[in-house]
Amino acid sequence: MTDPLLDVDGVVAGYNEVPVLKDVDLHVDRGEVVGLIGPNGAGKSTVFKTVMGYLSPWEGEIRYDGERVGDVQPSDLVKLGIGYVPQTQNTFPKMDVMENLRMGAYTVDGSAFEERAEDLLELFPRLDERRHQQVRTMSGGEQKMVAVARALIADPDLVLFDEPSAGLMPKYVQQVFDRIGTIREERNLTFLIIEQNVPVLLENTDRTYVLRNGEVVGDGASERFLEGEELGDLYLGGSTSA
Ligand SMILES: Nc1ncnc2c1ncn2[C@@H]1O[C@H](COP(=O)(O)OP(=O)(O)OP(=O)(O)O)[C@@H](O)[C@H]1O
Repeated sequence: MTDPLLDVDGVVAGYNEVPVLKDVDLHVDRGEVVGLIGPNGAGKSTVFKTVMGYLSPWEGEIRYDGERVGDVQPSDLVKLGIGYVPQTQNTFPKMDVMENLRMGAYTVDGSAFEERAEDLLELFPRLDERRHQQVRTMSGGEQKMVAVARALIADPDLVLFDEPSAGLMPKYVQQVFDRIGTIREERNLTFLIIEQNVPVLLENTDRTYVLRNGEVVGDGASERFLEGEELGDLYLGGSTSA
């Protein structure tokens, strides 16, 4: 059996001595698109911040591609192949599209940048047409694409995406997930996605973890959660695993 691409093993972490993640176990295999859901304040974004090295695990281990990365700096994790699309402040709004891509490409040398950017913009035709538009003047959906493209320019294998639907009109949410699907197929990328829009998440992921109060209380094929009352029970207090 091969190692998971990302393995979060018994992680305890938090802020200012207050534990938020109490014992988090989750893994993502190469090529999977995995969801992370749970009530507000469950600790979902904290999982991402811990994986990305903004917080250090107090206990437990995080392994990326078999290597322990619990104390690796965020910029070095980008070099190792992890891309991160935070929920907010994920673009430089006063800069144009190309400048945003350059900011995301600090691990890429100058000559490779041009080629990488051209290649990437083929995936995002709307950005391609707006290369020199200031990001703050773009639509919410276009801005979200800039944030994704900025993470992809460093050529990650794994992308942590915190709430694709945040701030987007519902009609654009499926478009963002469609784009994730295309990127996954064309680039063989692996995704871990936090999302409040649970039905859309379940329709667009292979597996899902449910986090409540800093612990994984359920996981399984996303399809399985689409019907029945299991999810409601998990949000409210139950616990299952498949
Ligand atoms: N920088 C911080 N300092 C102190 N506490 C924090 C900080 N960031 C988050 N928290 C606390 O950690 C807990 C988990 O927050 P987190 O943002 O990880 O939850 P979440 O599941 O992503 O929530 P939401 O769905 O509302 O975005 C919350 O109680 C929150 O108040």
